Amino acid sequence: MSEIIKPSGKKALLIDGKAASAAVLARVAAETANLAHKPGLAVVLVGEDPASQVYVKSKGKAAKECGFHSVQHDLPATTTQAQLIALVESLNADPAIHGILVQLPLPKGIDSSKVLETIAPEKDVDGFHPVNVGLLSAGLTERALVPCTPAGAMLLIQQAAKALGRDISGAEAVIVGRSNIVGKPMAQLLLAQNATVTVAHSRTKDLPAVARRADILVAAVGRPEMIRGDWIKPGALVIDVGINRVPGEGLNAQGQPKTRLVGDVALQEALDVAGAITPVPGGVGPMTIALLMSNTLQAAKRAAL
Ligand SMILES: NC(=O)C1=CN([C@@H]2O[C@H](COP(=O)(O)OP(=O)(O)OC[C@H]3O[C@@H](n4cnc5c(N)ncnc54)[C@H](OP(=O)(O)O)[C@@H]3O)[C@@H](O)[C@H]2O)C=CC1
Ligand SMILES: Nc1nc(=O)c2c([nH]1)NC[C@@H]1CN(c3ccc(C(=O)N[C@@H](CCC(=O)O)C(=O)O)cc3)C=[N+]21
Repeated sequence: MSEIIKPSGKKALLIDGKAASAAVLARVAAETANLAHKPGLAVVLVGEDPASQVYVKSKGKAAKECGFHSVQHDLPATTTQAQLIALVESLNADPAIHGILVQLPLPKGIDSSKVLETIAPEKDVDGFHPVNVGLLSAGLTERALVPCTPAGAMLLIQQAAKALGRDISGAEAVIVGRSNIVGKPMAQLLLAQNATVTVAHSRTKDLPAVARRADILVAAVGRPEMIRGDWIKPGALVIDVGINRVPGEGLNAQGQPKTRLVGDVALQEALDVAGAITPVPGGVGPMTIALLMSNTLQAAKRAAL
């Protein structure tokens, strides 16, 4: 699997999330071709957030490439919580659908935890339902559906550790961010691999010093390039989950100022210090999509048992 680890021209190696995700998608497509019934994925998008529209489109495209039955429900921003819950209940009852994803964030006025708790746990391919959260924290991962972003990040950590000849077991792992969708499940996955895990957040004292302890540093904050080169232990494995759109240079075809994507880590500085790092774009983002397909396949296989 070391073909996903590439030189950067600087000290650190680059971890190629696009190549790693292509390998996951190829495996999912090959397994799907041997199934009697196609896995079915339903993606629900409420409102017109442009970033959400981009992600939902790439999810639909990946589902088709895997040979899935793929449906998308686009609802107006004025949709009520009761209407959204009714749609989720109809998808729960639909035997052609094995995975349900309700794109976040939801419009104001809709309680997302109420909606997520309506999804049947065995169809919850995001892994956000309390049943799946509980199974993961109890270490019962063979029965859980694990959230796609941390699961994808964990695969990159395992492949990079192997390529670098490092053990995850006993390593110091620091996760910056404690959200339910990234930081907390990432901590559970690293703990399950016997890392010594620290979860840092906005109240953490002397964050640079805490980060510098990490053999494995995971950034999931949502603050562009907050983590600087001198926060990184020399040789560390750095996983940048952040996706931040910032002003770029020049104007686009519509005459609007261009934007570009950056992570939570200052990549150019980190490349002089880290042992290996995931870039943004092209790191964890593509893995999220691939693991969504992998979770949907898993849900479909369990439904067929
Ligand atoms: N690649 C992918 O597929 C995905 C990428 N993302 C990206 O990952 C990033 C994090 O997402 P998400 O977890 O949903 O974000 P949240 O906003 O839910 O959580 C952010 C976390 O960062 C902490 N934090 C905020 N500011 C600081 C600070 N100055 N110092 C230390 N900690 C801080 C917060 O602490 P506190 O709890 O104390 O407020 C919180 O725990 C975002 O950039 C998002 O776009 C998210 C999902 C998927
Ligand atoms: N229910 C739900 N589940 C999610 O998993 C979920 C969600 N809601 N809401 C939003 C976040 C964010 N997210 C990303 C997925 C792919 C990329 C991705 O493919 N990024 C590309 C770049 C894409 C671009 O150019 O914009 C990359 O990093 O290379 C990023 C972010 C999933 N999320």
